[in-house]
Amino acid sequence: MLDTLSTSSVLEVLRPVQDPELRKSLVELNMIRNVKIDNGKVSFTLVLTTPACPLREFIVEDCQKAVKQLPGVTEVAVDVTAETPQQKGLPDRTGIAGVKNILAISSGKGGVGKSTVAVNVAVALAQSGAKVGLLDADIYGPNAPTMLGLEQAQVAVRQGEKGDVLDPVFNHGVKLVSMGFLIDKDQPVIWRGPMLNGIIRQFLYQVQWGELDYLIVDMPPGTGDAQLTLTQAVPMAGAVIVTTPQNVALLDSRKGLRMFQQMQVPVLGIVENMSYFIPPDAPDKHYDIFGSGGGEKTAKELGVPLLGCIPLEISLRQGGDRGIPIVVAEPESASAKALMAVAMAIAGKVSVAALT
Ligand SMILES: Nc1ncnc2c1ncn2[C@@H]1O[C@H](COP(=O)(O)OP(=O)(O)OP(=O)(O)O)[C@@H](O)[C@H]1O
Repeated sequence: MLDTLSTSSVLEVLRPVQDPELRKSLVELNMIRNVKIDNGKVSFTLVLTTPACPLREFIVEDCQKAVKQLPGVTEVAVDVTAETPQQKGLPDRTGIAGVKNILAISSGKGGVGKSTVAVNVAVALAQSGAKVGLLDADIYGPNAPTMLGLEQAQVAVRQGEKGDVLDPVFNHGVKLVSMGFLIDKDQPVIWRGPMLNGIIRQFLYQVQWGELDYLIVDMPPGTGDAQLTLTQAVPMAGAVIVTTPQNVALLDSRKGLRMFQQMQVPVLGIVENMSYFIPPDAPDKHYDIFGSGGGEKTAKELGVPLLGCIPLEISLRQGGDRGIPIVVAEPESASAKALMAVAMAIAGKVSVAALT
Protein backbone atom coordinates (compact mmCIF):
# COMPACT_ATOMS: atom_id res chain seq x y z
CA MET A 1 0.00 0.00 0.00
CA LEU A 2 2.67 2.44 1.09
CA ASP A 3 4.75 2.09 -2.02
CA THR A 4 2.22 3.77 -4.30
CA LEU A 5 1.34 7.38 -4.00
CA SER A 6 -2.41 7.69 -3.66
CA THR A 7 -4.96 9.49 -1.55
CA SER A 8 -5.35 6.45 0.63
CA SER A 9 -1.60 5.94 1.11
CA VAL A 10 -1.32 9.61 2.15
CA LEU A 11 -4.10 9.11 4.72
CA GLU A 12 -2.46 5.89 5.88
CA VAL A 13 0.88 7.58 6.64
CA LEU A 14 -0.95 10.45 8.30
CA ARG A 15 -3.05 8.17 10.49
CA PRO A 16 -0.42 7.81 13.26
CA VAL A 17 0.03 11.60 13.47
CA GLN A 18 -1.88 12.83 16.49
CA ASP A 19 -3.24 16.13 17.65
CA PRO A 20 -0.92 16.64 20.63
CA GLU A 21 -3.67 18.05 22.84
CA LEU A 22 -6.51 15.78 21.87
CA ARG A 23 -4.16 12.77 21.65
CA LYS A 24 -6.11 11.36 18.78
CA SER A 25 -5.28 10.68 15.16
CA LEU A 26 -5.69 13.69 12.87
CA VAL A 27 -7.25 11.40 10.30
CA GLU A 28 -9.73 9.98 12.77
CA LEU A 29 -10.61 13.49 13.96
CA ASN A 30 -11.38 14.40 10.32
CA MET A 31 -8.75 17.12 10.47
CA ILE A 32 -7.16 16.07 7.15
CA ARG A 33 -9.27 16.94 4.14
CA ASN A 34 -9.02 17.50 0.37
CA VAL A 35 -5.99 15.30 -0.21
CA LYS A 36 -4.75 15.91 -3.75
CA ILE A 37 -1.85 14.48 -5.64
CA ASP A 38 -0.34 16.18 -8.63
CA ASN A 39 2.63 14.15 -9.83
CA GLY A 40 4.91 14.23 -6.76
CA LYS A 41 3.17 17.14 -5.12
CA VAL A 42 0.86 16.23 -2.27
CA SER A 43 -1.49 18.85 -0.94
CA PHE A 44 -4.19 18.72 1.71
CA THR A 45 -6.10 20.89 4.14
CA LEU A 46 -5.37 20.61 7.85
CA VAL A 47 -8.49 21.69 9.74
CA LEU A 48 -7.43 22.68 13.26
CA THR A 49 -9.91 22.87 16.11
CA THR A 50 -9.10 26.52 16.81
CA PRO A 51 -7.40 29.25 14.82
CA ALA A 52 -5.51 30.02 18.04
CA CYS A 53 -3.79 26.63 18.02
CA PRO A 54 -0.50 26.97 19.90
CA LEU A 55 0.92 23.85 18.26
CA ARG A 56 0.07 24.71 14.67
CA GLU A 57 3.70 24.62 13.44
CA PHE A 58 4.45 21.31 15.16
CA ILE A 59 1.38 19.64 13.70
CA VAL A 60 2.19 20.88 10.18
CA GLU A 61 5.77 19.68 10.56
CA ASP A 62 4.65 16.24 11.78
CA CYS A 63 2.29 15.94 8.80
CA GLN A 64 4.99 16.93 6.34
CA LYS A 65 7.46 14.47 7.82
CA ALA A 66 4.95 11.66 7.64
CA VAL A 67 3.95 12.29 4.02
CA LYS A 68 7.56 12.64 2.89
CA GLN A 69 8.09 9.00 3.86
CA LEU A 70 6.10 8.01 0.80
CA PRO A 71 8.15 7.31 -2.28
CA GLY A 72 7.79 9.78 -5.12
CA VAL A 73 6.78 12.73 -2.95
CA THR A 74 8.59 15.89 -4.05
CA GLU A 75 6.56 18.49 -2.19
CA VAL A 76 4.00 18.62 0.62
CA ALA A 77 1.70 21.65 0.73
CA VAL A 78 -0.46 22.02 3.83
CA ASP A 79 -3.26 24.53 3.79
CA VAL A 80 -4.17 25.29 7.41
CA THR A 81 -7.63 26.41 8.44
CA ALA A 82 -9.74 25.97 11.57
CA GLU A 83 -13.22 24.98 12.59
CA THR A 84 -13.90 25.60 16.24
CA PRO A 85 -16.01 22.80 17.70
CA GLN A 86 -19.26 23.51 19.47
CA GLN A 87 -19.25 23.10 23.25
CA LYS A 88 -21.09 20.16 24.74
CA GLY A 89 -24.59 21.11 25.79
CA LEU A 90 -26.39 20.72 29.07
CA PRO A 91 -30.02 19.60 28.87
CA ASP A 92 -31.27 22.34 31.20
CA ARG A 93 -29.55 25.31 29.55
CA THR A 94 -30.23 26.68 26.09
CA GLY A 95 -27.31 28.23 24.28
CA ILE A 96 -27.13 31.36 22.19
CA ALA A 97 -27.85 30.66 18.52
CA GLY A 98 -24.66 30.88 16.45
CA VAL A 99 -22.36 31.03 19.47
CA LYS A 100 -20.15 27.94 19.69
CA ASN A 101 -18.41 28.37 23.04
CA ILE A 102 -19.24 30.59 26.00
CA LEU A 103 -16.35 31.12 28.39
CA ALA A 104 -16.44 32.73 31.82
CA ILE A 105 -13.52 34.77 33.06
CA SER A 106 -13.97 35.13 36.79
CA SER A 107 -12.16 36.03 39.98
CA GLY A 108 -12.72 35.56 43.67
CA LYS A 109 -12.35 39.26 44.38
CA GLY A 110 -12.27 42.56 42.54
CA GLY A 111 -9.23 44.31 41.20
CA VAL A 112 -7.11 41.28 40.38
CA GLY A 113 -7.12 42.03 36.65
CA LYS A 114 -10.07 39.90 35.52
CA SER A 115 -11.25 42.45 32.94
CA THR A 116 -7.71 43.03 31.71
CA VAL A 117 -7.35 39.30 31.10
CA ALA A 118 -10.84 38.98 29.55
CA VAL A 119 -10.29 41.87 27.13
CA ASN A 120 -6.80 40.84 26.05
CA VAL A 121 -7.73 37.17 25.68
CA ALA A 122 -10.71 38.18 23.53
CA VAL A 123 -8.56 40.41 21.33
CA ALA A 124 -5.77 37.80 21.08
CA LEU A 125 -8.27 35.14 19.97
CA ALA A 126 -9.65 37.58 17.38
CA GLN A 127 -6.10 38.32 16.17
CA SER A 128 -5.62 34.60 15.57
CA GLY A 129 -8.61 34.60 13.23
CA ALA A 130 -11.41 33.50 15.55
CA LYS A 131 -14.81 35.20 15.68
CA VAL A 132 -15.05 36.64 19.17
CA GLY A 133 -17.58 38.43 21.34
CA LEU A 134 -17.14 39.89 24.80
CA LEU A 135 -20.01 40.15 27.22
CA ASP A 136 -19.02 42.46 30.03
CA ALA A 137 -21.30 41.20 32.78
CA ASP A 138 -19.43 42.90 35.62
CA ILE A 139 -22.24 44.93 37.13
CA TYR A 140 -19.94 46.37 39.79
CA GLY A 141 -17.18 47.65 37.53
CA PRO A 142 -18.05 47.36 33.84
CA ASN A 143 -14.75 48.58 32.44
CA ALA A 144 -14.39 46.52 29.26
CA PRO A 145 -15.74 49.43 27.12
CA THR A 146 -12.90 51.67 28.33
CA MET A 147 -10.32 48.95 27.77
CA LEU A 148 -11.54 48.35 24.21
CA GLY A 149 -11.70 52.05 23.38
CA LEU A 150 -15.52 51.98 23.32
CA GLU A 151 -16.29 54.10 26.35
CA GLN A 152 -18.50 56.49 24.45
CA ALA A 153 -20.31 53.77 22.52
CA GLN A 154 -23.98 52.95 23.03
CA VAL A 155 -25.61 49.69 22.11
CA ALA A 156 -28.14 50.38 19.42
CA VAL A 157 -31.60 48.99 20.12
CA ARG A 158 -33.61 48.49 16.97
CA GLN A 159 -36.73 46.74 15.83
CA GLY A 160 -36.01 43.19 14.71
CA GLU A 161 -38.35 40.59 13.24
CA LYS A 162 -39.28 39.32 16.72
CA GLY A 163 -39.16 42.51 18.73
CA ASP A 164 -36.36 44.75 19.96
CA VAL A 165 -32.82 43.63 19.25
CA LEU A 166 -29.45 44.99 20.36
CA ASP A 167 -26.42 45.24 18.11
CA PRO A 168 -23.03 44.85 19.78
CA VAL A 169 -20.37 47.49 19.25
CA PHE A 170 -17.05 46.50 17.68
CA ASN A 171 -13.37 47.34 18.07
CA HIS A 172 -10.01 45.54 17.89
CA GLY A 173 -11.76 42.60 16.22
CA VAL A 174 -14.15 42.00 19.13
CA LYS A 175 -17.91 42.47 19.39
CA LEU A 176 -18.82 43.94 22.74
CA VAL A 177 -21.91 44.35 24.85
CA SER A 178 -21.42 45.70 28.35
CA MET A 179 -23.55 46.01 31.45
CA GLY A 180 -22.13 49.51 31.41
CA PHE A 181 -24.27 50.31 28.37
CA LEU A 182 -27.44 49.14 30.06
CA ILE A 183 -27.19 50.15 33.70
CA ASP A 184 -27.19 53.58 35.15
CA LYS A 185 -23.67 54.03 36.45
CA ASP A 186 -24.87 56.44 39.11
CA GLN A 187 -27.28 53.90 40.49
CA PRO A 188 -26.17 52.30 43.76
CA VAL A 189 -24.59 48.89 43.31
CA ILE A 190 -27.23 47.16 45.48
CA TRP A 191 -29.93 47.99 42.90
CA ARG A 192 -27.90 46.53 40.09
CA GLY A 193 -28.05 42.90 41.30
CA PRO A 194 -31.83 42.45 40.91
CA MET A 195 -31.65 43.94 37.41
CA LEU A 196 -29.21 41.28 36.37
CA ASN A 197 -31.78 38.61 35.56
CA GLY A 198 -33.59 40.79 33.07
CA ILE A 199 -30.40 42.04 31.50
CA ILE A 200 -29.04 38.52 31.13
CA ARG A 201 -32.18 37.53 29.30
CA GLN A 202 -31.68 40.47 26.96
CA PHE A 203 -28.07 39.44 26.41
CA LEU A 204 -29.17 35.91 25.60
CA TYR A 205 -32.08 36.47 23.34
CA GLN A 206 -31.85 39.99 22.01
CA VAL A 207 -28.19 40.68 21.25
CA GLN A 208 -27.36 40.02 17.62
CA TRP A 209 -24.03 38.31 18.24
CA GLY A 210 -24.05 36.55 14.86
CA GLU A 211 -21.64 33.67 14.39
CA LEU A 212 -19.06 33.44 17.17
CA ASP A 213 -16.37 30.87 17.94
CA TYR A 214 -15.96 32.26 21.44
CA LEU A 215 -18.10 34.48 23.61
CA ILE A 216 -16.02 35.61 26.57
CA VAL A 217 -18.02 36.61 29.62
CA ASP A 218 -16.29 39.03 32.00
CA MET A 219 -18.04 37.86 35.16
CA PRO A 220 -18.73 39.98 38.23
CA PRO A 221 -16.14 39.17 40.92
CA GLY A 222 -17.01 36.73 43.72
CA THR A 223 -19.51 33.93 44.08
CA GLY A 224 -22.78 35.69 44.91
CA ASP A 225 -26.22 35.75 43.30
CA ALA A 226 -25.04 37.52 40.17
CA GLN A 227 -22.59 34.72 39.40
CA LEU A 228 -25.16 32.03 40.08
CA THR A 229 -27.70 33.72 37.84
CA LEU A 230 -25.16 33.95 35.05
CA THR A 231 -23.92 30.38 35.28
CA GLN A 232 -27.49 29.12 35.43
CA ALA A 233 -28.68 31.20 32.51
CA VAL A 234 -25.78 30.84 30.11
CA PRO A 235 -24.39 27.42 29.26
CA MET A 236 -20.66 27.82 29.74
CA ALA A 237 -18.06 25.75 27.89
CA GLY A 238 -15.63 26.51 30.68
CA ALA A 239 -14.44 28.97 33.27
CA VAL A 240 -11.08 30.59 33.84
CA ILE A 241 -10.22 31.91 37.28
CA VAL A 242 -7.93 34.92 37.52
CA THR A 243 -5.97 35.31 40.72
CA THR A 244 -3.01 37.17 42.13
CA PRO A 245 -0.20 35.56 44.10
CA GLN A 246 -1.46 36.73 47.50
CA ASN A 247 -3.14 34.18 49.70
CA VAL A 248 -6.44 35.97 50.24
CA ALA A 249 -7.14 35.99 46.54
CA LEU A 250 -6.16 32.35 46.38
CA LEU A 251 -8.64 31.37 49.07
CA ASP A 252 -11.37 33.12 47.13
CA SER A 253 -10.38 31.23 44.00
CA ARG A 254 -11.14 28.01 45.79
CA LYS A 255 -14.70 29.19 46.41
CA GLY A 256 -15.06 30.16 42.76
CA LEU A 257 -13.79 26.80 41.67
CA ARG A 258 -16.34 25.03 43.82
CA MET A 259 -19.17 27.19 42.51
CA PHE A 260 -18.36 26.38 38.89
CA GLN A 261 -18.02 22.71 39.65
CA GLN A 262 -21.42 22.71 41.34
CA MET A 263 -22.89 24.41 38.30
CA GLN A 264 -21.31 21.75 36.04
CA VAL A 265 -19.07 24.32 34.37
CA PRO A 266 -15.64 22.82 33.70
CA VAL A 267 -12.81 24.93 35.14
CA LEU A 268 -10.24 25.23 32.35
CA GLY A 269 -7.56 26.56 34.65
CA ILE A 270 -6.25 29.53 36.57
CA VAL A 271 -4.34 32.57 35.41
CA GLU A 272 -1.97 34.20 37.84
CA ASN A 273 -1.91 37.94 37.23
CA MET A 274 0.64 40.43 38.59
CA SER A 275 2.94 37.44 39.09
CA TYR A 276 6.15 39.40 38.90
CA PHE A 277 7.21 42.97 38.16
CA ILE A 278 8.94 44.16 35.00
CA PRO A 279 10.27 47.72 35.38
CA PRO A 280 9.66 49.91 32.31
CA ASP A 281 13.27 51.13 32.30
CA ALA A 282 14.69 47.61 32.51
CA PRO A 283 12.39 45.31 30.55
CA ASP A 284 14.78 42.37 30.85
CA LYS A 285 14.57 42.48 34.66
CA HIS A 286 12.09 40.39 36.55
CA TYR A 287 11.21 40.96 40.23
CA ASP A 288 9.28 38.29 42.11
CA ILE A 289 7.55 40.69 44.47
CA PHE A 290 5.25 38.05 45.92
CA GLY A 291 7.70 35.17 45.71
CA SER A 292 7.66 32.71 42.87
CA GLY A 293 5.77 29.51 42.14
CA GLY A 294 2.56 30.58 43.93
CA GLY A 295 0.37 30.09 40.88
CA GLU A 296 1.79 26.70 40.19
CA LYS A 297 1.34 25.61 43.78
CA THR A 298 -2.26 26.80 43.87
CA ALA A 299 -3.08 25.19 40.56
CA LYS A 300 -1.74 21.94 41.94
CA GLU A 301 -3.70 22.32 45.18
CA LEU A 302 -6.88 23.07 43.29
CA GLY A 303 -6.22 20.29 40.82
CA VAL A 304 -6.58 22.52 37.75
CA PRO A 305 -4.04 23.61 35.13
CA LEU A 306 -2.10 26.86 35.40
CA LEU A 307 -2.83 28.59 32.10
CA GLY A 308 -0.18 31.29 32.49
CA CYS A 309 1.44 33.98 34.62
CA ILE A 310 1.06 37.63 33.62
CA PRO A 311 3.68 40.12 34.83
CA LEU A 312 2.88 43.42 36.45
CA GLU A 313 3.78 45.90 33.74
CA ILE A 314 2.95 49.59 33.57
CA SER A 315 2.26 49.47 29.84
CA LEU A 316 -0.44 46.87 30.45
CA ARG A 317 -2.38 49.29 32.63
CA GLN A 318 -1.71 52.17 30.23
CA GLY A 319 -3.05 50.09 27.33
CA GLY A 320 -6.25 49.46 29.28
CA ASP A 321 -6.68 53.12 30.15
CA ARG A 322 -6.07 54.25 26.57
CA GLY A 323 -8.47 51.73 25.07
CA ILE A 324 -5.73 49.96 23.14
CA PRO A 325 -5.20 46.50 24.68
CA ILE A 326 -1.55 45.57 25.19
CA VAL A 327 -1.78 42.64 22.73
CA VAL A 328 -2.46 45.31 20.07
CA ALA A 329 -0.40 48.21 21.44
CA GLU A 330 2.78 46.30 22.35
CA PRO A 331 2.52 42.71 21.16
CA GLU A 332 6.22 42.13 21.85
CA SER A 333 5.99 43.05 25.55
CA ALA A 334 6.25 40.33 28.18
CA SER A 335 2.68 40.82 29.36
CA ALA A 336 1.25 40.74 25.82
CA LYS A 337 3.13 37.52 25.07
CA ALA A 338 1.91 35.99 28.32
CA LEU A 339 -1.69 37.00 27.55
CA MET A 340 -1.48 35.59 24.01
CA ALA A 341 -0.16 32.31 25.42
CA VAL A 342 -3.07 32.25 27.89
CA ALA A 343 -5.54 32.82 25.02
CA MET A 344 -4.04 29.92 23.09
CA ALA A 345 -4.05 27.67 26.15
CA ILE A 346 -7.73 28.46 26.72
CA ALA A 347 -8.61 27.75 23.07
CA GLY A 348 -6.75 24.43 23.30
CA LYS A 349 -8.61 23.41 26.45
CA VAL A 350 -11.97 24.34 24.90
CA SER A 351 -11.25 22.08 21.92
CA VAL A 352 -10.21 19.24 24.19
CA ALA A 353 -13.39 19.63 26.28
CA ALA A 354 -15.59 19.67 23.18
CA LEU A 355 -13.98 16.73 21.40
CA THR A 356 -13.11 14.27 24.14
N1 LIG B 1 -0.59 42.72 35.08
C1 LIG B 1 -0.91 44.00 35.27
N2 LIG B 1 0.02 44.97 35.19
C2 LIG B 1 -0.32 46.27 35.40
N3 LIG B 1 -1.55 46.70 35.66
C3 LIG B 1 -2.54 45.78 35.71
C4 LIG B 1 -2.26 44.38 35.52
N4 LIG B 1 -3.44 43.72 35.63
C5 LIG B 1 -4.40 44.65 35.87
N5 LIG B 1 -3.85 45.88 35.93
C6 LIG B 1 -4.54 47.14 36.23
O1 LIG B 1 -5.21 46.97 37.48
C7 LIG B 1 -6.48 47.61 37.47
C8 LIG B 1 -7.56 46.59 37.78
O2 LIG B 1 -7.63 45.67 36.72
P1 LIG B 1 -9.01 45.12 36.14
O3 LIG B 1 -9.99 46.20 35.98
O4 LIG B 1 -8.68 44.28 34.97
O5 LIG B 1 -9.38 44.19 37.37
P2 LIG B 1 -10.76 43.48 37.69
O6 LIG B 1 -10.39 42.27 38.47
O7 LIG B 1 -11.56 43.27 36.46
O8 LIG B 1 -11.43 44.53 38.59
P3 LIG B 1 -13.00 44.78 38.90
O9 LIG B 1 -13.39 43.70 39.79
O10 LIG B 1 -12.99 46.12 39.52
O11 LIG B 1 -13.72 44.74 37.59
C9 LIG B 1 -6.61 48.23 36.10
O12 LIG B 1 -6.19 49.57 36.16
C10 LIG B 1 -5.64 47.45 35.24
O13 LIG B 1 -5.14 48.19 34.14
